Formats: sequence, structure tokens, C-alpha cells
Amino acid sequence: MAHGRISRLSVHDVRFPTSLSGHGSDAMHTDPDYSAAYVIIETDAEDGLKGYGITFTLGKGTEVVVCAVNALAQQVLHKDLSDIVGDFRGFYRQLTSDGQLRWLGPEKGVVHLATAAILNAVWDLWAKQEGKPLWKLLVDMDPQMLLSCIDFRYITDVLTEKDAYEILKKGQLGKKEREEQMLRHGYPAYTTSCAWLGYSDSTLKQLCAAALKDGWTRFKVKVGADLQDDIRRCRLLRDMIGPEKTLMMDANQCWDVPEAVEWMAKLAEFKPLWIEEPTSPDDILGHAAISKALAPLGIGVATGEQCHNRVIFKQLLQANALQFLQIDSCRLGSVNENLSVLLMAKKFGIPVCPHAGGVGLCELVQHLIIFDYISVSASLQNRMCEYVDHLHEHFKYPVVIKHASYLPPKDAGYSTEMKEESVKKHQYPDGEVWKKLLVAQDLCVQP
Ligand SMILES: C[C@H](O)[C@@H](O)[C@@H](O)[C@H](O)C(=O)O
Ligand SMILES: [Mg+2]
Repeated sequence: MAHGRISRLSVHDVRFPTSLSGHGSDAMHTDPDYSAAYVIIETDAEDGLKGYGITFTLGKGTEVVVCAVNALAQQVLHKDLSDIVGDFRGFYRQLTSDGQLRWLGPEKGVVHLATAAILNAVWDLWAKQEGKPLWKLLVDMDPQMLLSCIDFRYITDVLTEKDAYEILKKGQLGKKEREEQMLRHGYPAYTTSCAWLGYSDSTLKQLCAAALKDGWTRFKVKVGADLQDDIRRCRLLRDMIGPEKTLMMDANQCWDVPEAVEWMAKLAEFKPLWIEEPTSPDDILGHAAISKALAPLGIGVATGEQCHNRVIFKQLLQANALQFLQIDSCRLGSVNENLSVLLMAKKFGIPVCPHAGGVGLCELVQHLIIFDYISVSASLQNRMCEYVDHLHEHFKYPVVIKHASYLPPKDAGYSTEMKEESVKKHQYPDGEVWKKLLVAQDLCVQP
């Protein structure tokens, strides 16, 4: 049973200097420092359990998200955890409807990232108090209770609570077998970390060879900055992995709509399964036009990592604008909003392939997709979860990958907790790592 009154919320600006080695780089984010606004909530309960939550950011933006978390903190402080989760829909609504702060969103941008960080911490705490990993808390939850966590406002034209109930009811069939299957084999994954845009050809080759040796069969490559580079890199990868293995491409929003179609026609010979974020994440009809134009080439469109909220996902689905839906554990309003998107995707028959390219995103989103398979989609067809091989060593309960699949986490919680030492070292700007880097930068700019 959820218990304790929330007595403290603290938030830290934690940054990793990944840009120094090109990790995470793409056509639009050329110097990403993988970062997180890291929230810790404490209660007055005697068990001493804490909830940890993150949202993913890239360096400079983190301090802005930290401010937004502090602005929202009043909504959480002094509340009983049992009241929050007992009416989670109401609490979600309250947090996203603050009469003054909602002007900054609503339900998008910095305030929504802050909402995600806070709610991720709440879910972590709840799962810890129940003594279960988050995926298992969701799998074991009664469908009515699960639905009571979702705010259906703005989506009832495509998914009513009754529709959602039917989906979850159906999902009960064969659930036990699917859970056993997950525990035995895990959830299939693909890797992005061989082919960031800033990597040299020799790094790409070396990482791809190592990944093949480790049993990876699905690979994603960054494209979009320079066509000739793309052709060379895609050829290199396709030659290494052979014709049967799966290749995906990711442009991170760099093209106009016609440009996306033309560019992809030139990369079609490398047989990508999808092109991810070909254009602005807000351009629903643009994604639909690209989907239509690329369908004859056998290339699907994937998007979602910068999709603001359930409303945009709803419209992407309504407009046939995507063939692969990429949920993100830290951009949407935590588990609550992601549940609604998983259910909408099921209703439209669109496979969910979560986004996880960032710090901590693999740790979190694995819970959601494992739940999705066991209780909602009941299918692995055309589905896989992204994996990036960075920064797991900073987490107390890092992901476990075996045979290119995510093994379901066993520890209680949402796998969000970072090692204390890592947080201390990487806090910006006072952590040891940043102190050194900032001093070095200063020395460089001084005449
Ligand atoms: C800046 C980041 O690394 C992105 O490039 C990354 O999230 C990427 O889009 C992905 O799909 O993993
Ligand atoms: Mg991407």
C-alpha cells in the first residue's frame, strides 16, 4: 500500500560531457551533453524509501527544467502518496493544469519535461513501496486501477475509457505466458550506438564489428547532414551487416517535406526499415505526406521522441502519419500519459518502438514496453526497443541486455536511481567533472 506524506523534493542538474567524444550526435544536435534534471522525493514514512525521477535534456537546457521542477514542487509537497496514486488521474490533471504555469505549455515543452521528472519519481516511489519493478506493478494492476491513472481529456474522440478497458481486458488473455516469455528471453532491442553522426568511419566500423559479434541484428544510423556522407556510411554499414539484418535511419528533423522524400529516395538502396524524424516533430500532415511518398519504396516513418503529448500522437495516428510509434519515458507526462499512447497505438494497430537515445532512457522505457507486450500489444511483430550503450554505469539498477534483448528488471522501482557518487561528480557546475572542464575551457579562451 502506498503510504507516507511527501516531505521533501530536491532537484539536481546532472550533466555528462558526451559531446567531447561525439556520443549521441546527430544532424541537429551536433554537441549533445547527455543530461538530466534529477528529482528526489522523500516522505515522512519510516521505511526511508525515496523516489527518483529524471527527465532527459541536453546540457544548457537542464537549468531551465530545474527551475520548472521547483515551480511545480508545491503541487506535490505535503501530499500523501496514497492520495496521489488513489486518484492519479486527478493528480495528473492538477499538475498539468496549474492556472499560471500551464501558460508555458500546456502539456509541452519545459513544464511538461518537469512534470515527467516529478511523476517519474512518484512512480518509482510507488513501485518501491509495493516491492515490485514498475513493469510488474503495471502488469499486476487491475485494469480499472490502470485506467484511473490516465487523463483521457482530448483523446476520447479516438479512445474512450470503455475502449481502453476492452483492450486491457483482452490483454489479460495469455498474460502469464507472455510474462514468462519476457523473463526468459527479454524484449528485442536494436542499437544506435555504432553510428552517431560525429563518429568517424573507422569508429563506426569498429563498433559495428563488435556489435555483430555481440549478437546485434538491428542497427540505426544517423543521416541528414550531407548526402554523400550518408551514402558512404550507409553502404559501409549495409555491407558489414549483410542484406538480412535490419537497418533504420534517423534524420532528427533536419529536412523540409519534399527534401525528406528526395533524400530518402537516394538512400532507399540501403533498404532502411524506417526513416525517423524526417521533418519537424509538429508537422503531422508533413509526416503523412512523407509516409505516403515513401510507402512504395518500402520505407516507413517513425517519430515520437520530441512529440509533445498524447494529442499529437493521436493526430499522427489519425492522419496515417507514422508506421512506427516511438514513445519516450521522459518527454510525455510519465507513465500516466504513456499508458494512453500505448492504448491508442494498440487501437490503431501501429507498433510501438520506444525511443531510448539519452541518459537513463533505456533504464526507464524498458519497463513500459515490457508492460505493453504483456498486457496491451501481445505482439513482437515489427517491434523493438532502442538501446544505446552509454552511461549505464551511473545507475544503481542498470539495464541488463542479453542476446540483444532487454531482460526485465528485477529490482523494485522504475530503475531511475543514479549512484550518489555519479550525481555528485556530474552536477553542473560544481561537480568535480565540470569544475575541471570549465577551468580548462577558461584557460583556452584567456589570451
Ligand atoms: C541527441 C540524441 O542523442 C538523439 O540523437 C537521440 O535521442 C536519437 O534521436 C535517437 O533516436 O536515439
Ligand atoms: Mg531519434
